Amino acid sequence: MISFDSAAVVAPDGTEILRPITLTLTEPRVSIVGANGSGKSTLARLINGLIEPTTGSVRINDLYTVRDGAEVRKAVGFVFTDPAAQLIMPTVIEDVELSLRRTHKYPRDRRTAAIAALERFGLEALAERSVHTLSGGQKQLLAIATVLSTSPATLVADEPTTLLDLHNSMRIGDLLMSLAQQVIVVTHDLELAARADRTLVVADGSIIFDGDPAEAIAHYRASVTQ
Ligand SMILES: Nc1ncnc2c1ncn2[C@@H]1O[C@H](COP(=O)(O)OP(=O)(O)OP(=O)(O)O)[C@@H](O)[C@H]1O
Repeated sequence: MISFDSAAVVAPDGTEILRPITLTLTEPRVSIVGANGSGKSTLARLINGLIEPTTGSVRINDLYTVRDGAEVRKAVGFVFTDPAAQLIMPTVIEDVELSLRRTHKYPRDRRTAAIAALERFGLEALAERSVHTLSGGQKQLLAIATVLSTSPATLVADEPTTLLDLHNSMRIGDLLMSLAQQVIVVTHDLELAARADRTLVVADGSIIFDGDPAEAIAHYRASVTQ
């Protein structure tokens, strides 16, 4: 369960990036939509402590993102729009192994777990490839496989399909919707957003609609055409 209690983010220059938000997210799939610069990424980053609230608090069950940062980051995996931001090792398998270094102490166990993570997403044939040679879709799948290899309870994905073609965005969308984890997805892909259980519409640092995805998207469309 993710809880925001009057959580607000103010930039160092005093700009209000996110106005105080109080809500609880228990649904398996939550989508977040809204215009560029409305505050979606800031909201998503609050969930795993990448951004700390200036006032108020954010909790994952009993863990506070500020007080319990390390535990929160174990519980909440984060997938970035551009997988290059999180794929840093020379080869595919080394990248997965890097994320397993805390949970698997011995190199042999790490290798076994990394191979299993790649197999789960049909990436095992790419294990020894340089991450730079992968296609955009393969990179995004690998980024998700890497994050999920540590078994976080919650996955936050910030525009995970933005750089992908139709086939790959459908593939990533299907994957996100089929995971056992709670998934919070920030997206401009309204078809993907519509597949959630609950949708938040963000505008100018506030949540202007919170509820049924179809109604939320209609509200978002109406707010754009006004
Ligand atoms: N450190 C900062 N100082 C000042 N303004 C900031 C800072 N960080 C973010 N902002 C501003 O806060 C607003 C919200 O940014 P955020 O990245 O959350 O938007 P977003 O809805 O995810 O946008 P997009 O869809 O374009 O990714 C933007 O106007 C951004 O420029």
